[in-house]
Amino acid sequence: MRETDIQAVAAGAAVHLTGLRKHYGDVHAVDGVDLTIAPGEVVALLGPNGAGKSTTVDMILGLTTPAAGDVRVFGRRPVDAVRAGLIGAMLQGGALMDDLTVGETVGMVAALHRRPMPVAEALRAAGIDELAGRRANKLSGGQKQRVRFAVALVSNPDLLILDEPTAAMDVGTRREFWQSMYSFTESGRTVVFATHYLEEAEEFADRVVLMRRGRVVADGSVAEVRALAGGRTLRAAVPGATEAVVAALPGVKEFELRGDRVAISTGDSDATLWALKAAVPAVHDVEISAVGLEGAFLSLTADETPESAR
Ligand SMILES: Nc1ncnc2c1ncn2[C@@H]1O[C@H](COP(=O)(O)OP(=O)(O)OP(=O)(O)O)[C@@H](O)[C@H]1O
Repeated sequence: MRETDIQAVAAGAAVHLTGLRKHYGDVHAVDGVDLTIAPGEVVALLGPNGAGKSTTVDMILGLTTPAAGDVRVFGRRPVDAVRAGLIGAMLQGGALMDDLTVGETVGMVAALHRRPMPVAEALRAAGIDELAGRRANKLSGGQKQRVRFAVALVSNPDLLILDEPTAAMDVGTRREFWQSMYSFTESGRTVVFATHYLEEAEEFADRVVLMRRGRVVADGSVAEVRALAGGRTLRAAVPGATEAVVAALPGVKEFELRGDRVAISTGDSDATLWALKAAVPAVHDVEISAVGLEGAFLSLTADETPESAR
């Protein structure tokens, strides 16, 4: 794409990635990602370990240079977008200075920006106003994460990028964190977060981008991604059925036969069921369920390498 074309397409987008690639030796960390995120979208980047989420995030932030392709953030190159204060980021294990208090840390970052939000407001939004006087080396892992969140917020960015933001948080803190996030997105700002937690994507994202081995394997609303994984799981007691009988049924994608019980992942549960009834007349105890996001995740990201088995 020509430079002028890229600018035209990217101008209206919060994030615009075209043909993005990055490799480390033989590892194709990001292997041809095209992605356009509109202003105001809350997007979850989901994928197993090593899928390329962090590398993608790093390229959006200008921390890593792509081997090929292009990144635009609000029509600008990442470095310009960062300079203009358009991006706030919360990265995995970002360093905090032990000798500074929480208030000083957030205040220092605020001073670097042209239109920061008041420090007290950032602390409040991150749920750590009572920790303002505490030094970073006296904080728990989850509290440190919230300080990083306040640091990301205080620049008052239009785009917030979060790499596994709730990794060190307990369930209660996680909930509070997402409540703060809600208030942030209500003002129409864009959020991109990488996560392993399917329930977070399900609950908080408008859109799920599922990555595997450096590529986008699904992109849509939670419902759309679920549907992509193809439908339903059929469980039943099937006395006398053999693997060959089950494998020959219509619609079957995968199945597991253990003793008399079978679990079948099917793209057409009606066809599978009627054929099963004909092939195994003694079939009983039938249960059909929709694939959850977890099922979709597993089926869309499954591959032969153990690395993806998390
Ligand atoms: N600096 C680096 N040097 C060498 N290989 C790297 C480097 N950074 C990432 N990789 C490799 O690139 C691939 C993608 O890694 P990345 O961290 O982007 O994945 P991820 O989806 O964020 O994984 P996780 O969920 O574990 O954080 C992995 O195979 C990883 O080992």
